[in-house]
Amino acid sequence: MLRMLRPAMRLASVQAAAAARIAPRTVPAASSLKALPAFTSYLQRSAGFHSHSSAFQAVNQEVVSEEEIVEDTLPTRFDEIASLHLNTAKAIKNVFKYETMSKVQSEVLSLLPTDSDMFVKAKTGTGKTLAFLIPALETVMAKTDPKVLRNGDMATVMIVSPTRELAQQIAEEARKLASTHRFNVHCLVGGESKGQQIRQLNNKRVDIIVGTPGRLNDMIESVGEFRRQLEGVKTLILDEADQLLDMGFKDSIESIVDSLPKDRQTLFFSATVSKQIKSIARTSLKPDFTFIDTVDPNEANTNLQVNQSYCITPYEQQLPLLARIIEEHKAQNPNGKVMVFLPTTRGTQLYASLFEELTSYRLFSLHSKKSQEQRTRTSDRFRKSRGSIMFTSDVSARGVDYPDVSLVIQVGIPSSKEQYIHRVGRTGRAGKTGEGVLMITPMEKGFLNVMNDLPLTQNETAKNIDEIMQDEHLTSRLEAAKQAQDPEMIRDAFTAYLGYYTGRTDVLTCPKNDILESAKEYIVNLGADEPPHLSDMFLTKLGFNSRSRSSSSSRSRGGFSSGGRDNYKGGDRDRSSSRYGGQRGGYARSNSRSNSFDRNDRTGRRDSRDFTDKFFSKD
Ligand SMILES: Nc1ncnc2c1ncn2[C@@H]1O[C@H](COP(=O)(O)OP(=O)(O)OP(=O)(O)O)[C@@H](O)[C@H]1O
Repeated sequence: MLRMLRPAMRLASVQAAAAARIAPRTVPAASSLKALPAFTSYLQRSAGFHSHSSAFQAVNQEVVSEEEIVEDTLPTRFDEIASLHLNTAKAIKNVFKYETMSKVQSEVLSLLPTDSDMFVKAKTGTGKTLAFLIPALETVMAKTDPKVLRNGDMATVMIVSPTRELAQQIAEEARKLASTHRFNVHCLVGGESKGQQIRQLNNKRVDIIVGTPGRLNDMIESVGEFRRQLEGVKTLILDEADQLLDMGFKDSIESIVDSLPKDRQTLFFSATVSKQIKSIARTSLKPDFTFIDTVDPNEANTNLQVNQSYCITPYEQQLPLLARIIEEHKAQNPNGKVMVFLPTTRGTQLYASLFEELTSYRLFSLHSKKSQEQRTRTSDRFRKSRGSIMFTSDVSARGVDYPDVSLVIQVGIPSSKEQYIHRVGRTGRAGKTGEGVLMITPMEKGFLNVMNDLPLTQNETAKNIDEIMQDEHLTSRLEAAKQAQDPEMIRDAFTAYLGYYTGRTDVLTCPKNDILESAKEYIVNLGADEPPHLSDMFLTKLGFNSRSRSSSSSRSRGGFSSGGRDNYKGGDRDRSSSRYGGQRGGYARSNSRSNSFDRNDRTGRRDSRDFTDKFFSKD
């Protein structure tokens, strides 16, 4: 039903909608954006951030359908949400200093006051955190006994996050928003002293709990007082709901849900929606939940202001190309940060170590082999730094908000298309521009089949690969960097590589023994004199049959060295990686299913009854 609209708002929205319609759908180079105000406004809108000035910049008047008007006449300013609690409004204005809302924020907050359950899908970096924190606090203020609020000895909000980094980041945002209410936020994540967390729960106010599933469950099972505190929870939020399930937290989530009062509001937030999440939503959300999808079904699930490209090169060319891409980007964006994602922890360590030798830029590396203290410190330093580079595994793939990341490079195929989307979402946040590059080898090109609805073009720098390979300054520095690497680290990266890629045969269209060949090329081009020895038992464990082995060893460069070691322990994907283990085989299929879900649904909010069938359709 069409909302009552003030005439000025209606005109602005018609103009804004017109701007969106006349704008081209391809992304121009960042440098040309300044010259195109209407286009820039379109990009900001596509990124999910409203811009008042942009809405009025567009002059083309067009007849816009009622449906478009409804979407565009949602409130755009926080002060239009009349029901907001005074303290919440104060925090937004004075602490965050925000005036306008992002698209997902206006979609969600325009429903206030409400305590209904919601499933919200919005692109990465579009302000989902505040979009769930604000309604949660509003529900708490409306539904909690004032005496309980005064005493502060019962938790009222529980937020579950897949990774420690994200939990800490959400806790920071929650502290800012709750500061005017004088509520306290506890962040319960693994890797930190449980005893200290319990002491703080006993000694300080308890209002908002943010945590990772493992530590939350541990506390629920072992701390009776914590179980009592949870009896006050009014709102449960699952952030990055998709990833929580991808990481195998289904059982943990179910037991967290069981320990909370039945009479509560539940909010699911995610940038992607998989089949698994639909199934858990069915059991955890009330049947009349509200579904909000802010992603236009005709639009890619990545931010349009991020220029995305791919390159397919053999390993011999990949490292020089990576160095050149970073170099060229840094020349144009000296203060922009670069994030380089690798599929395995060992690979992350090796690439970071190589680039330590190669560049003078400030370098960071982040992966699960670091202690929690080191991870937090690295994460903080990278956040505050300027113009630095981070080599990282998927611990940084989702939800983490590092300001000013201008380039995201993914070396090797990610664990899924969803993971690609989340990784590339570390740039182009809050409506800013950014660049994403996917670097793969011929063995991996089958992955592009599942990416064909994303706007990837061929990488421009890669077109100069012959010239890059002739760059003696670059290649000699690279050789020196390779020589400086610890042979054991290289061997570890090799076995991790095999563990990762043998689990990805669903998406690799090449014969399996190409993986073995490719692993050897990989390692030789990262500095190994020759590929490590692999025993028959080890190869059998990875599923290489004797025929493929003999053909691959006859083709191997220099053969296997003796005296090597098999240290494969099932790959070293970080826990945060998705679809590892039992689910790996289902990648391509489950992806295409979620695509069809994306395509079939219309953008915008709907009452769940209208589309529950489609949402939960058995596909
Ligand atoms: N209304 C707003 N105005 C300006 N900036 C905002 C607003 N809301 C959020 N931001 C900023 O936008 C950035 C992205 O926000 P946030 O991390 O909540 O996005 P997200 O959608 O949760 O991203 P992801 O999917 O990666 O988790 C943050 O730096 C945040 O501070």
